[in-house]
Amino acid sequence: MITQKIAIAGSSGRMGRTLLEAVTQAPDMQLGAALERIDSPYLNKDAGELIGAHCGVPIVSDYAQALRSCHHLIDFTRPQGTLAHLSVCREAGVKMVIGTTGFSPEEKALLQQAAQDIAIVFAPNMSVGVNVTFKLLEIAAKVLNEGYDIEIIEAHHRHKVDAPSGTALRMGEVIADALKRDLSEVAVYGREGVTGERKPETIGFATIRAGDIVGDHTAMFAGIGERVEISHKASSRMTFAMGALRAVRFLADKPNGLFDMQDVLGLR
Ligand SMILES: NC(=O)C1=CN([C@@H]2O[C@H](COP(=O)(O)OP(=O)(O)OC[C@H]3O[C@@H](n4cnc5c(N)ncnc54)[C@H](OP(=O)(O)O)[C@@H]3O)[C@@H](O)[C@H]2O)C=CC1
Ligand SMILES: O=C(O)C1=N[C@H](C(=O)O)C[C@H](O)C1
Repeated sequence: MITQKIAIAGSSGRMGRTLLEAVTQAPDMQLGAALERIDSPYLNKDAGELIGAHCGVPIVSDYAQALRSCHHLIDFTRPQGTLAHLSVCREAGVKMVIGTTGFSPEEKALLQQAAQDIAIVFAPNMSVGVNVTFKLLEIAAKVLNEGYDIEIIEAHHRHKVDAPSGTALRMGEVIADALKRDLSEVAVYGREGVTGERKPETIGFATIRAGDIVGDHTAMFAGIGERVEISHKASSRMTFAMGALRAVRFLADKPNGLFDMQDVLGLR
């Protein structure tokens, strides 16, 4: 078995800690580096302290230095951070698994460019369940293509900084593509005041931020006399981390290219 050496960006974050647990428990992976920002209070501490188990890997902030000895960087941080790490990975020939959400279209184009040189899996949701849900939405949208109003509702914990979630936006894209609509033309992000009647072709988004909700997503197709709701609810971040590990294994023999979890799971 070839052991993949993994670096984790934002290792003290919610996903960073979950990834530390997942990587240190994986039989085919070794934690090569745990990274944080230069002003992090966790610098130079043993990364294991973040998950209650010594692991002998210190938390460091020099990405270029740390990545020299790693095969992959798993990055669940913020767009600004991920894009800075992308340049370092491209330079060092290190593959990336990117779970960060909230990128602009221009920023996403930078990932595409870097993928000419390195292999990248980039997905707004790494859980198997959500990726199967995307397929279900495609089927539903193709059949419920007239007379059904489409609304996407997502709920997340109080600390989430971007809205709608990356997953909700991807749900919208999947549905819009199936209906041959352009999401940027038909999306309605929240409603307030006298909005007028709903336009039939629109896809609405509603966002809830509350407590410790890990991640709930529902796509509603509401017609006259019936409605279909397709929902996914995550109750543990480990589901995302396990998906990220599957992405690492998928990238092992890929020299370059931009992939998502549909590729990893063979759902394309
Ligand atoms: N694709 C998927 O399956 C999933 C995606 N996500 C996405 O992952 C991202 C992280 O989520 P979560 O773990 O909850 O967030 P947290 O805020 O808990 O953690 C983010 C981590 O990234 C670090 N960070 C933030 N900005 C930068 C930067 N500019 N440069 C370097 N490091 C930075 C933070 O450091 P500091 O504390 O110093 O700011 C922190 O360690 C979000 O975009 C979220 O939407 C989340 C779950 C699943
Ligand atoms: O920030 C989170 O927590 C999550 N973010 C992702 C998103 O924006 O879709 C995925 C998951 O729902 C958790």
